[in-house]
Amino acid sequence: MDSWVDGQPADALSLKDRGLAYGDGLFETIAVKGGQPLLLDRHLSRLAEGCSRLAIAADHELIRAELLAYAAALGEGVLKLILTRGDSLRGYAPDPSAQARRILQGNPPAAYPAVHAKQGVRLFPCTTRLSKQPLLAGLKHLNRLEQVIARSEWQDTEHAEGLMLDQVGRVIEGVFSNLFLVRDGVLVTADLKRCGVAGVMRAELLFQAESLGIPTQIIDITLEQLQWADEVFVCNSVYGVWPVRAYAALSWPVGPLTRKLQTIARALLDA
Ligand SMILES: C=C(O[C@@H]1C=C(C(=O)O)C=C[C@H]1N)C(=O)O
Ligand SMILES: Cc1ncc(COP(=O)(O)O)c(C=O)c1O
Repeated sequence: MDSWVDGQPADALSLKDRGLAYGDGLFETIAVKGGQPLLLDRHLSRLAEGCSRLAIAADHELIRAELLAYAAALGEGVLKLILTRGDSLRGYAPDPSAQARRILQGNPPAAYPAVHAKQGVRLFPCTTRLSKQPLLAGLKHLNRLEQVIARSEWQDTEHAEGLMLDQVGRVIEGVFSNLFLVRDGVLVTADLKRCGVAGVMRAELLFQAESLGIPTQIIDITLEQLQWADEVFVCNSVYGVWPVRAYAALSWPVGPLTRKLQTIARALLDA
């Protein structure tokens, strides 16, 4: 399906675009089923927070309308919305009056082996560390070189995802996923106040767990806490939930809470 730029079919982009020049923008990767973008409100909420924190001017109702129209035309697959601060004037100085440029791309459904969800995955022990930047923490901004470098650390098919730590060795998230562990019935995920992407599926699973009366914690996670976890899984808004079976010399069974939340995620993504 053709890409759209500012609501019109296009196959070219301004060479002055700040997203290209400086990564000055945000993006959302949204599953589409039956012509409907899934978990749309959570995606748009994260995008709006990013625009607010980066002071990018955008018409959010227009973005919603264009997203719905594009998803209806795409029907099935993965929709990517890239929002940039438009053209650059000169250097880094942003133009506070510039209206965001909207780029919509349609991709086929992500073709992940079914075995990842069924049997679980091994995480590659990435040596690339996430840097501390509270001003950007949580946002799905366009500066993804840390993930690009981390993903280049492995080429084998044995590892479906990687695990990224921060500069002091805290467990943060996957390369394209968030991470949860379960210990004594408590669902735990990393505090992302310093780095990491606050995933839409992460937010939804925390909400669903709390709705089920399952205690949750958002805390700093050490490798020792990961080691002694009863269950570990990773998640994102495209594949849902993958149980984690191994990371370096550590290993875990697929646990009951992982399966419960995986079923919930699958239902949300099979809408
Ligand atoms: C990197 C992108 O998006 C991330 C990757 C996935 C995926 O590969 O399943 C899904 C959502 C995002 N975490 C992208 O290029 O869209
Ligand atoms: C670095 C990173 N962390 C986490 C996630 C999971 O985010 P979401 O659940 O919104 O797909 C993604 C996917 O966009 C990501 O790229």
